[in-house]
Amino acid sequence: MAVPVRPAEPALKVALLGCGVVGSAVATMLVTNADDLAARVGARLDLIGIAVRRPERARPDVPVDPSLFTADADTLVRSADVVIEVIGGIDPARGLILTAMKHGASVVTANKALLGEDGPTLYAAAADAGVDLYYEAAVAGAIPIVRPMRESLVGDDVQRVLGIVNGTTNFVLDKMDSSGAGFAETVEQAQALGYAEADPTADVEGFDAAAKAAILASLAFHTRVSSAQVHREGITEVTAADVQAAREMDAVVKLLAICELLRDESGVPSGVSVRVHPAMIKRSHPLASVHDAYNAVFVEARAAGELMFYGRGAGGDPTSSAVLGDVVAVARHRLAGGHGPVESAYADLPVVAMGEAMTRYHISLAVADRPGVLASVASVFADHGVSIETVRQRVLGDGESSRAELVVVTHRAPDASLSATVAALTGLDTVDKVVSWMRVEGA
Ligand SMILES: NC(=O)C1=CN([C@@H]2O[C@H](COP(=O)(O)OP(=O)(O)OC[C@H]3O[C@@H](n4cnc5c(N)ncnc54)[C@H](O)[C@@H]3O)[C@@H](O)[C@H]2O)C=CC1
Ligand SMILES: N[C@@H](CC=O)C(=O)O
Ligand code: NA
Repeated sequence: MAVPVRPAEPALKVALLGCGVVGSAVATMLVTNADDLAARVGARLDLIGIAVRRPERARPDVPVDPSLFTADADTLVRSADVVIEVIGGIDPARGLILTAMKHGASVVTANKALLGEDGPTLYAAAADAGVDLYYEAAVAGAIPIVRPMRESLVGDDVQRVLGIVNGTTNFVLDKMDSSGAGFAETVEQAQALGYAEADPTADVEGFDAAAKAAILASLAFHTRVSSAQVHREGITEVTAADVQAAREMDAVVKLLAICELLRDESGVPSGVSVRVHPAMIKRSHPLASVHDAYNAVFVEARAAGELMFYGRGAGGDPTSSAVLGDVVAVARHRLAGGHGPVESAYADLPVVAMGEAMTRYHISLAVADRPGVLASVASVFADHGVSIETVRQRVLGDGESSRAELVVVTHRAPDASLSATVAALTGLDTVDKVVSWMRVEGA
């Protein structure tokens, strides 16, 4: 397709910070797609510099003039119209973004760790400077979810967001389910494929998903939620036995990010619950069919009903798609004047403790197989106000050993009651061991 070339058009100066997995894909798209981007923006996007740690290093895969590489990020951001931050981490990324905004640049970032920790500071700086802060790549990579939450759904009332928002952990859990692969080996594969964070602990311990959950909850409920306020459990404790237990329930184990609006008896919003943890989800649920490093986000809104967003949540090319979409958007605003949405935190709802979240548990117990055991176990649930949905008993061994496995799935109850139930079962005479417990999500 012939691209209309209009050499007399103005140009915008673009600075790129970082040239790793995402930065190198962004630089490549900026250069190889330059004419189309110019036509879409109405101005050329001139890449004026790429800040890296070692500018002298050869980068044959990045088709840019090597003289663009610089170690002086601070000077670079002062002369740009648009700054793309894909360094990651808190500092120096935060300082560079603030300097860029102070000098009049709009900022596009993929940095969920920084937004989750200190988003309000960045929003305030953008508002003070009258520039844009865009971050589509920060949640679920290529999937358009930040813009739908910030703009398309902003006239509706979001009730709940349920998502698989970390590609690395989905990749690992999916391989554990499909091929019984080991944990360490699959994490290494995810790193090699460019899905994992620089330190994969951020992925496997749920920090990355918690930052994304904080961003999603803030947008969904017009309330500031920081990563530190998100209840977080990673996947390092998920065992092959948990995966097998899920399989026996015709379910899979997924690391879920769950953001829920809580209401009082009159239906008035009273708080938000934001959490990240592994959960069993039935194979019939659409999230169960999210394989490999794919992500998916379910949004339940009052008027819209259920929406599902699905696609690639990690990797250089998919992430660069989201970054470039933001670059075009902020570049258009600069040409037309004005800017995109600012922070919306007017609802200012409290973030409730995990104990107040309504959850369901799958609990597997090793018990003695004799009269009265089931009654004693059931009484522990009753004492904690937890209602049982199903109980399954399997005699272990040849039936001579008098041992059995008891699998209990509960109805929803406050998470504090459920965790207290597990603790009480652990101390019960008739229970040899609480073999495993995991939350259950979805219908
Ligand atoms: N890799 C992925 O799939 C995705 C990554 N992201 C986010 O994108 C950002 C970048 O991620 P990756 O490209 O994967 O990381 P990376 O580790 O591959 O690249 C980071 C780059 O920044 C450079 N850098 C670090 N400190 C610097 C400094 N002080 N000055 C100049 N350059 C510096 C590093 O040398 C490296 O080239 C992070 O915020 C990450 O969370 C977001 C979505 C997906
Ligand atoms: N490490 C992240 C990358 C995208 O945010 C992931 O695995 O999803
Ligand atoms: Na996205």
